[in-house]
Amino acid sequence: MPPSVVQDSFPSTPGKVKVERSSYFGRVASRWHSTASARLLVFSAFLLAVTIFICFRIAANGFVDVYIGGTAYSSTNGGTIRSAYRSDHLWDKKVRQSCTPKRENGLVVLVTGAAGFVGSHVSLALKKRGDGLVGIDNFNDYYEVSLKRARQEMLLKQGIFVIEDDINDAALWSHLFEMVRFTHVMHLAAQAGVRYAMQNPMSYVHSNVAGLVTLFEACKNANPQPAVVWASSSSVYGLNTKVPFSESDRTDQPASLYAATKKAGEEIAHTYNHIYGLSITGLRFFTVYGPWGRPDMAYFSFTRDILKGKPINIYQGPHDKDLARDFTFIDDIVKGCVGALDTAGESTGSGGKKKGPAMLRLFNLGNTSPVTVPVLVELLEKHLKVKAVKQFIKMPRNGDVPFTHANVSLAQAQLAYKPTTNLDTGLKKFVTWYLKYYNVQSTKSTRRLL
Ligand SMILES: O=C(O)[C@H]1O[C@H](OP(=O)(O)OP(=O)(O)OC[C@H]2O[C@@H](n3ccc(=O)[nH]c3=O)[C@H](O)[C@@H]2O)[C@H](O)[C@@H](O)[C@H]1O
Repeated sequence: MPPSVVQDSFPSTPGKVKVERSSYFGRVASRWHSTASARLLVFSAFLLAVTIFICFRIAANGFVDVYIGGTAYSSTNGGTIRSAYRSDHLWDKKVRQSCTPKRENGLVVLVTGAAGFVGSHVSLALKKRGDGLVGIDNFNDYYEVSLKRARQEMLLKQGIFVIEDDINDAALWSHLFEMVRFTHVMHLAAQAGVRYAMQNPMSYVHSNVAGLVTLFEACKNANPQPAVVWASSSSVYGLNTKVPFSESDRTDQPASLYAATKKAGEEIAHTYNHIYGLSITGLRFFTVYGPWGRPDMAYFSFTRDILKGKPINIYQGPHDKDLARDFTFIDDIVKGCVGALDTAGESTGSGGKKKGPAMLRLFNLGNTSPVTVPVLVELLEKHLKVKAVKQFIKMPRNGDVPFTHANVSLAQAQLAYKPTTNLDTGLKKFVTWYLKYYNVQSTKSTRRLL
């Protein structure tokens, strides 16, 4: 045995076994103690370093993210969010593959709300022309989740990966922006629906205000900063009576909380453009409809109820005046979105610092020809070949506006936007999709003919 081991294992003086034994245990105890102290010291130093790092990140960015077992946790100044996504080698690979453009100088786009109505259509259009993109969607149950999953499936078949997470997850953003150099963000995730704001007001604040700020924070911190195109709404015109609605008209009289949060988004966009040099384009969508649409919207829920033989409520304004909307077909909206991405100037900042003035734009994307709700119902009856059971009722005080009508000359001039689908043609396409998707048999026994 080497001397050191002998010395350490046995008492040095025979006959003093007890004393020596106690001294042996004393030495072991003292060594254990000093090892524990050293460990404690190292651990304390580690904790101190982590705390300093977290404080630094919160002070700098307003958020911090921590990874535990592949799952990220975002600590924002307003609370902690458990990331729904789990980053691992396979996940990172799917993101990178999905984001790789298939054409020269193709865009690299992050599409929020990708499993949504407009998001899924825009994603397919970008993929089709060879851009790289990855989607994100929280798959909430505001309307049937199975429809969102079906859209996700459709995107996956085209090689588009949709991350399942909430736009308030700052940890996801920082991870994604470190992984991929996004040229653009197409922000379509939102709490939609005008009347639902009466039931669940905080969901509008969560998605349309807090979520937007979380996203802008990530974009302004990114290096390079992407250009952002995002969905505002025709509802910002609120009680405006000047027709058609132009971008320069007043938008300070929102009639619903939904409209107010979209208007807030436009002001927040101004701030991030002004301070950080983010290039931002807001698109005011006018009642978008079409295949793969939103079941909460009137044209969709009317279709479902007409086919079931259930009565539909047709709202009317003061003096029994019909309500009207500038219904806009999804394919026209997609062209407007892609036009906005293609013409967006680059952001000028980097790493949270502005380097010069950046582009800030707002466009109406409408159809320019409003149609009343009773005419919408007539067209549905025609394409469904079923008579509706109509109940005309006074418009409830729930945030609705009497009419919308877009002036799109600005979008026409700058985005080459030109709507080409009238409501009749668009509804025909919607009905064809609806009957197929829900497997509605077009036989006399299942559909009452007019
Ligand atoms: O452009 C927008 O910014 C918004 O467009 C859409 O809102 P709206 O124009 O209100 O569409 P939608 O609900 O289909 O009601 C259509 C018409 O049917 C009437 N309507 C509605 C329901 C009903 O039961 N009866 C009825 O008459 C109703 O009074 C209205 O006149 C989006 O949902 C919204 O997310 C936002 O994007």
